[in-house]
Amino acid sequence: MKKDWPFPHIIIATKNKGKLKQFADLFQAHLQLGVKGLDEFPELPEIVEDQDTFEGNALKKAETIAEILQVPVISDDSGLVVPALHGAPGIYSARYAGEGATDDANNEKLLAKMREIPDEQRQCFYVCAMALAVPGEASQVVRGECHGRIIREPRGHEGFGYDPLFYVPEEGKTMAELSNERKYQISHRAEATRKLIQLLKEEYAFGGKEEEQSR
Ligand SMILES: O=P(O)(O)OP(=O)(O)OP(=O)(O)OC[C@H]1O[C@@H](n2cnc3c(O)ncnc32)[C@H](O)[C@@H]1O
Ligand SMILES: [Mg+2]
Repeated sequence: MKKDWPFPHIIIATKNKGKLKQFADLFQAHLQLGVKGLDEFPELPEIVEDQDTFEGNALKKAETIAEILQVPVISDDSGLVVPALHGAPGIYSARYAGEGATDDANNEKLLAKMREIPDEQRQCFYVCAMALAVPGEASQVVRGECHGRIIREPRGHEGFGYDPLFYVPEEGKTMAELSNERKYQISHRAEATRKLIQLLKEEYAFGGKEEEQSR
């Protein structure tokens, strides 16, 4: 028996409009559920991402906001992992070249660190940990990954972050050479979002078609 879902909205713990739009489309299509971004809650405190895993940071963000607002919250934490660099930049991906670093500065640092690393050891993957916190219930977290290789010079202008250096062998392109639509089908964030929607559908009865099927 599925649990009732008494909330009209779910909050996505991001101020990034691109991320919010992707979530809004998917949640509307699969669950008939509206989403709100953090822009609508300017009074919330800044939440420091100080945990030592992607999952820990995602859970901290979701749980802190759900506790304050008493509504369900989804948050994600993501980054790039390079095994040949012992997992760097990892949870420090956004600030690899220092606090407030630009994407270009982060990419330059990554290339410099990998200059001596031979082609066959340049594997990498993006991680997205996505957490769901519902007031009064145990939190849950899922993980999506997307695997590729770090090339030696940037290619392409789409996307953001490490995309110009992230080569996807199956596509024959870097992430920054893929359209946003294609990136969104194969990305770590897409995989995590699909898993989270699956989990929500299994546990809760939402409005519309979902509700009829579960009663
Ligand atoms: O936490 P919010 O406010 O959502 O925004 P953020 O900039 O911290 O964003 P993330 O935690 O999702 O990502 C951390 C860093 O990891 C890198 N990254 C994550 N996902 C990426 C992607 O899809 N393409 C390229 N780089 C990505 C990029 O350098 C990001 O700054
Ligand atoms: Mg982050």
